[in-house]
Amino acid sequence: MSESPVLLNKHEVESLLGYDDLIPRLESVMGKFSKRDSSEIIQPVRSVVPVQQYNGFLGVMPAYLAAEGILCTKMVTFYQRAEGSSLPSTQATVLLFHPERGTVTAIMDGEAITAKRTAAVSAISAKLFKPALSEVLCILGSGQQARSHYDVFTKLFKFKEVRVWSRRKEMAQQFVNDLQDPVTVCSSVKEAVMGADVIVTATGASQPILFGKWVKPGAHIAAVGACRPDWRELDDVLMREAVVYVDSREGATAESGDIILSGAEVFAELGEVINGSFPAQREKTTVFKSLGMGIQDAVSAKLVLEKWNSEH
Ligand SMILES: NC(=O)C1=CN([C@@H]2O[C@H](COP(=O)(O)OP(=O)(O)OC[C@H]3O[C@@H](n4cnc5c(N)ncnc54)[C@H](O)[C@@H]3O)[C@@H](O)[C@H]2O)C=CC1
Ligand SMILES: O=C(O)C1=NCCCC1
Repeated sequence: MSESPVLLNKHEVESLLGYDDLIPRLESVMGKFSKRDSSEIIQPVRSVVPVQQYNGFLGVMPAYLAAEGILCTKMVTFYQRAEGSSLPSTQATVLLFHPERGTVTAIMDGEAITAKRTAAVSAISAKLFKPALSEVLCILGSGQQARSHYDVFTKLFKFKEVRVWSRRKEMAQQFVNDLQDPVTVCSSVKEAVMGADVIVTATGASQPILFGKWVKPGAHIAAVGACRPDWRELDDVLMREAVVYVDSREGATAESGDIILSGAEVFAELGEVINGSFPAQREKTTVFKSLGMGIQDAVSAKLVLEKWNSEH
């Protein structure tokens, strides 16, 4: 009889998954992915089932990493919620399988994984693309991704000022109240982004909220929201003037409204820069368009299970 899978809830996953271990694994897997060696990594573009009636979708994100012995899938829902809803917009579960036997070895919460791995990948983009002198960080949005991005960006980099904007100012104020360090609450996107060196867009917007005319030349934008082909966070001017990097070319071409609708050219994948096959154009305005990938969930879940095993 096969063993029962390990079951891990959000709190357990959160405490087992640390950025110091996660970041190098993400760098390594993103680099490997960009080599497109199917004997190493198989990761189809996410399957998406729209649930239009309720403004949501279900995404299924499988991945197989042969050398690491990881077979994994995440199931994730994203629902555009009314402000202040008690339900999270992004909810997820991750399953790990024994690659040889096909047996499920672990079932774990995917909300913490999604929050941390997305922020960690954005931080990797910032490490490569942000201007050499980066003093001002601006975060647009005040939800789960905004918080994980705040945590890892302020852990890895030193900023003189951090600003936050949210659709409702009281949500931005609430975000700031939960933090130890001072953060400026801004009343408009324009006020928040003017002069910022690093901008994170982590909203549920489906129309552009960030306009190129406001962005300081040379700034780096980690664009995390707008993950449907007809959703936007960034305007055409910004998309066309910036050097655009993505996590996966296939994912970006299938899912990113900012890329598809602006007609912007993708310069390189993050993994291609990590591998040294494309340069990091730090001196230019750069956009990292993130859609999220199954391989990121897979290495995160494996790390969580390893930590759990080492403690039990
Ligand atoms: N790239 C990736 O790997 C991932 C991307 N996402 C995306 O990141 C975004 C944020 O996700 P969560 O933080 O989980 O959601 P959340 O619901 O916790 O936060 C969303 C934030 O966006 C704001 N917002 C919602 N609609 C807006 C609009 N029309 N205009 C301006 N602001 C608006 C809300 O006020 C809130 O501050 C979503 O678009 C989600 O799809 C989520 C997970 C992974
Ligand atoms: O990568 C993910 O996980 C997600 N990406 C886009 C929005 C839903 C979750």
